[in-house]
Amino acid sequence: DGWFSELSELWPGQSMSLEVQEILFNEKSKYQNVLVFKSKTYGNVLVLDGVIQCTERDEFSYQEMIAHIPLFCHPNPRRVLVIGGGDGGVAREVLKHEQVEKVDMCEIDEKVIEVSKKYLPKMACSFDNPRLSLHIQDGFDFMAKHEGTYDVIITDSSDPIGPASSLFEKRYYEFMKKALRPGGVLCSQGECAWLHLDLIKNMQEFCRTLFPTVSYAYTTIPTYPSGQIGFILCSLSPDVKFEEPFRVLSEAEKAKFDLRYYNDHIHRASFCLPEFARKVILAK
Ligand SMILES: NCCCN[C@H]1CC[C@H](NCCCN)CC1
Repeated sequence: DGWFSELSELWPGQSMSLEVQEILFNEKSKYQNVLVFKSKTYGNVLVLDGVIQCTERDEFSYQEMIAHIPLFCHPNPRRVLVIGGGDGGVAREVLKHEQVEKVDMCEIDEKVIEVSKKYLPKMACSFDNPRLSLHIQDGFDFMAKHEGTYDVIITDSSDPIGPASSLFEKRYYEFMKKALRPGGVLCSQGECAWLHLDLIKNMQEFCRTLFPTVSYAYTTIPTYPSGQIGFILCSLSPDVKFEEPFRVLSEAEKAKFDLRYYNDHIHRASFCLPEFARKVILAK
């Protein structure tokens, strides 16, 4: 067997490698190369255009944090939109919130959903949930037809190279702003301070021209470059304090959520940034 190494111009001079046990799928979709392999120690791994999207062993960190940070910051999230997220992990987490009446999910690449159902069953477990409505289409078009509809919008994207690059631009945030209801909250995959501090700074700056409350949090995750990934949080409400969860689960509720990463302590801690990042990202 061999090794898979994640090489990208987005993280020059470094590479994360995983030992491969078996290649399970490797084809070009309409948009990108889709690879799934069984790794020696991280379970099945989904790779798009050579970039690791998720592994069975550590996906819970990213999927729980990108979903529960915004959802626990909203008083009563009933309508949720997920842009991207074709592996199904984010939808799985969102649907744990019983007050969520409907999740719309816009994934542009049907092949990702297909391979996730087959090779990532613990992530793709919610596609038949009656509260989930799946749309194989571009998020911009979908949002243009759903103004003032969502309490929470989660953008579970790949990176600003290839099909997802437009999701890192101001125009996309203008579309999300229109699609939110009053008091709405959004959370987007926000890259890594060790690798993309300038991109994060630029995004925080244009978000501040659109939203009264903007913040940044991050989680630790072994298989993303530099071992962590961040989240950009915006709210239409000036009163939201993202770093303090608005709602905290009781012990009984916690049991039902079956969480392995998210809790209210890590929620608060995830907004604490090291000085090199804080002074750039949170500088007004
Ligand atoms: N549902 C999870 C898959 C999409 N999110 C991933 C976030 C990280 C990204 N590379 C990390 C880039 C370096 N910060 C790949 C997609």
